[in-house]
Amino acid sequence: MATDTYGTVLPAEDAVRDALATVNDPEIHRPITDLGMVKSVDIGADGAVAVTIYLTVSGCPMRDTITRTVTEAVAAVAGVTRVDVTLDVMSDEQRKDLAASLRGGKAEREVPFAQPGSLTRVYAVASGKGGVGKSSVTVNLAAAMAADGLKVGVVDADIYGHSVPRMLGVDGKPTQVENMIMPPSANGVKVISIGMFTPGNAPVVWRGPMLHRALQQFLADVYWGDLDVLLLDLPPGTGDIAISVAQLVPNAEILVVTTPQQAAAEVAERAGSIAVQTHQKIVGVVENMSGLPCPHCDEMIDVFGTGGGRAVAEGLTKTTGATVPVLGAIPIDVRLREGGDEGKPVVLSDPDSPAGAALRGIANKLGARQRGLSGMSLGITPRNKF
Ligand SMILES: Nc1ncnc2c1ncn2[C@@H]1O[C@H](COP(=O)(O)OP(=O)(O)OP(=O)(O)O)[C@@H](O)[C@H]1O
Repeated sequence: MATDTYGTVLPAEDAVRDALATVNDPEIHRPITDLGMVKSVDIGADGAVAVTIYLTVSGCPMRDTITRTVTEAVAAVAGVTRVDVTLDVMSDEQRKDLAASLRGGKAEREVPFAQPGSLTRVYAVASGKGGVGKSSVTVNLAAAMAADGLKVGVVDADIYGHSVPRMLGVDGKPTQVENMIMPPSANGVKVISIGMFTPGNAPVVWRGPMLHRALQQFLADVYWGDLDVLLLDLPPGTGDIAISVAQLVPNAEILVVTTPQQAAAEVAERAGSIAVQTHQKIVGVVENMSGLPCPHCDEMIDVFGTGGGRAVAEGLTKTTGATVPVLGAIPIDVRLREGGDEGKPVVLSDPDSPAGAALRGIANKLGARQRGLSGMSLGITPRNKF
């Protein structure tokens, strides 16, 4: 053990590096030591430690977080009297190396979730009409699954109403390492949204090919890491994006959101039945805004009628020939709306409220399903016993 002339224990460089290995990059979620972000470690005779960290890009929005977490980790090492963190920026060469290692040596432009070995379950959340609560359902399912310990990502592909970042409390912008996009995260959910790439609140007026390209980028160029579940919030209706999803991630399963209203249910069924043409599986139907509990007597007031979820599930079962279940019904709940406005999903802020409990129940069903081994070749050939 190194000591100074007065016999005081000096911090060991190995111990400082071990401490640095506990610091994750806040966007990539991997140790900074694995990412080549530690440029140097110098230990002074007085126990002061100077650490220089490479940021992936200059002006990195995470610079303060990185400085703080590095300081805290190193300060906890025995013998450290002071920590000085200096920030540097990676060279183009270093960034290229990092992007290549994150891609795991794979070629660019591959959608990892569409690869035969992918274990990520992909759910495309669709609705017929707008405003039925598709985004609210998406963010709450994502937050509930993340709270259950799953690794979850959300692609907000709802070009007209990209509200996912606000509803999840994500206010960061994605940073870019070479041509890899680092998704910001909140409440344990990684998020990428079309709204993050448009100035201010400008409407997105992209059409087919542009949208396809954007979605492909979101799926292939974003560093998602190893996800258990990826949720795609689609725009309402049966538009181009649904076709693009089918082409880019054919194994994505469709989750249909409807209200109990018959008119809404008919449109939702139409949106769901696109799965027949694209040969995708419909995982189930979620009925949202299923009655309002009377604040005085708890009796249910059927604001939007009843039976929409069941009607859609039965209709889709008939059209697809496969059983499509109703996965749950979520009542109207002011707390759900407030949670969305405040960036705190109701499954976290009020998990036992009727809406919170219903959403957690659905998340449980979707999260508990086996990681996507179905349809995968196990690479073994059955042999006769003898
Ligand atoms: N169960 C519910 N109880 C109370 N408010 C709800 C409920 N579900 C959704 N809302 C509210 O209804 C509004 C519309 O919901 P949301 O944005 O999730 O719908 P959407 O189907 O994604 O809409 P679009 O696709 O048009 O963007 C939001 O203000 C949301 O907070």
